[in-house]
Amino acid sequence: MTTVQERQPEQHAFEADVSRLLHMMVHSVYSDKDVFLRELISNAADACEKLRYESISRPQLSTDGAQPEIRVTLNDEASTLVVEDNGIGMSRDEMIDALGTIARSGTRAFMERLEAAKAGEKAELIGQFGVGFYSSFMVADKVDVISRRAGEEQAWKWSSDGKGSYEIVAVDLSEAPVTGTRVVLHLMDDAKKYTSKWTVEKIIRDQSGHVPVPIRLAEKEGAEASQVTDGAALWTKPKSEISKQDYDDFYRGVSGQYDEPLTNIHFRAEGRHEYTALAFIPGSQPFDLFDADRHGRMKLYVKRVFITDEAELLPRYLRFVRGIVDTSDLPLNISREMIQDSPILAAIRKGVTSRVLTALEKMGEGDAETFGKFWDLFGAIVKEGIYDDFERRSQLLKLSRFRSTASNEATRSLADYLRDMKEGQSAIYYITGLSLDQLNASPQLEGFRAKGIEVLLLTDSVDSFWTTNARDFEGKPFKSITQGLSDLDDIAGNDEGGGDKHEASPEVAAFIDFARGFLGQEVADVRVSGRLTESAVCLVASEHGPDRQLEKILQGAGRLQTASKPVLEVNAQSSLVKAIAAMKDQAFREDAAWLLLDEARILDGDRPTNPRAFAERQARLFALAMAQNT
Ligand SMILES: Nc1ncnc2c1ncn2[C@@H]1O[C@H](COP(=O)(O)OP(=O)(O)OP(=O)(O)O)[C@@H](O)[C@H]1O
Repeated sequence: MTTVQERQPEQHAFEADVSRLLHMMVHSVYSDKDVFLRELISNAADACEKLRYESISRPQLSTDGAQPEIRVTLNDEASTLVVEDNGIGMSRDEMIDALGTIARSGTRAFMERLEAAKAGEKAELIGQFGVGFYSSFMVADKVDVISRRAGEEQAWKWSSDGKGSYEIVAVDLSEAPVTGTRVVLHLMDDAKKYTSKWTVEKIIRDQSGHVPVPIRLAEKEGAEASQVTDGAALWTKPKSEISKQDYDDFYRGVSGQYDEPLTNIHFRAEGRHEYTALAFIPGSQPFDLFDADRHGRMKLYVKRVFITDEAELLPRYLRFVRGIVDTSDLPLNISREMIQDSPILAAIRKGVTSRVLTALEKMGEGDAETFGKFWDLFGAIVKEGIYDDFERRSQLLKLSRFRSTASNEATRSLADYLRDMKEGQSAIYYITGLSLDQLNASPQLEGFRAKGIEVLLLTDSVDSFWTTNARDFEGKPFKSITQGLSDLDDIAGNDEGGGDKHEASPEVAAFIDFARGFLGQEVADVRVSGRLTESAVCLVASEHGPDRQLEKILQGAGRLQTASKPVLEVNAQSSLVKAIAAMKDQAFREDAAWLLLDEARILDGDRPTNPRAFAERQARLFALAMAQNT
């Protein structure tokens, strides 16, 4: 029973982010406002599935055993549209939590993108990703949510005009659903079309046709509701009876993303374990894809009852895959804790992972264009698996595509690379860095370019990691071209020129010894380079030191205090180096050696460690040059 006091409406302000989101939505010129309905229906269906799950352990929650149902009721006169479900419902606190804050992990990232987007792009973003319950305010100037949480003796009403605050008040049980939630939209004048049965029925069929709870529609209050969709689980139907449109619609419903999936993987496993999986590779990146704590989103069903979307049915590096697994091998009352340790689920995980990877492999072989799109969207995530998943490492390497000196697009597979290796070449060469432009300008590439030896250009942060533990591919080791000695001389390349290219003249050798003598604080060694053809100098990591790019990433993340010293390599054939080596003046030679080191740092994307000293040395050399010219 409610007391008089509880019947006093309480005012609450929306969390600042909600106000921002609402403001952006109401003011965006988004023409396709129909999306609000799919969001409300999706919430209603989730609520029904939650009740179905909770009542397995607490049967008393399911009042009179009513079948889950979503009912949409129109009212032309009152200009309202009502979406009602008999699902789990919300308590007062749950309402405050769910309808006053932003709970969805991707929404913040989404908002940032939305704020940065131009007007036209905004509309597209909203259409693609949906913005949940708050999208109601695109069509309604007032929204009431009346809800009774299953098992509770009190019902609550939440109301808002979407302008900064909302109100909560206790209501009589007679005014609320028996259990579940009724969302009443008071439609704006220009949204009256959502009271037309024909319009709303079409939107439901188009957008929510595969929601796993039946949807009924009543033309007006009190009128008999007719069934629009039957809530049958698409995945239980034979593949031959499912059209691409059905699959795409189902994907949209299950994922809450509104792009077109690149492909689906639908199969039934029989034998030791019985389950059906229907998985989709999305056609766009979810906003929180790179969030450290983003989990997989595959939904686990047991005998068509939704159990959880936190069962981690796929490894982390496939966390972009959306869909469901439905099994009859687990008990319905499996607790979420038991799910973690279930050997049956471990077997299912393995099975689904294999099928997804095999489907991707087939796509890579048979449909290069779609695979290219896939790789651009999710390649950086898949490569996390090369580092994490020892068992499937070679399979993942085979799947991977790379940019390289042979192609500016990410189209080269390692098989392509091996096929085009030069005679005498025994390693797969790569270089890691921040951008293609930076890598393409790397002096370390020069010798490889001159010989026509392909080098993989790796620009994702994850590349610096997997290359540390994936030793080889089909017996050929991975080798960084910025580490250790160059073995270019052993490889037959396109330029079969002079053999003594890496021999230093006595003067140059003496200059290198001189530089080594006082650059020792900064570098591990100064030596003749086997990899430069044009630039005078470059930096490389020592043979057993960590990769330089990895070091930079770890330092940037505060996980490494001291960096190891690099090796300064000098191009003994460079005319600049020869000229410097010929100079006798000690002060000049010293300045020149320091400047060469700083130049190598700059070419590597770094800064001189002492910019002031750098500027002074440069000024001295300029002065010298000018004095000689006057
Ligand atoms: N009909 C409903 N019954 C019960 N709870 C609901 C209902 N509608 C909304 N909620 C609650 O409000 C929350 C916010 O809903 P919203 O649509 O904004 O995001 P979401 O549903 O959590 O996200 P997503 O759309 O990605 O699943 C839901 O998570 C749920 O807890």
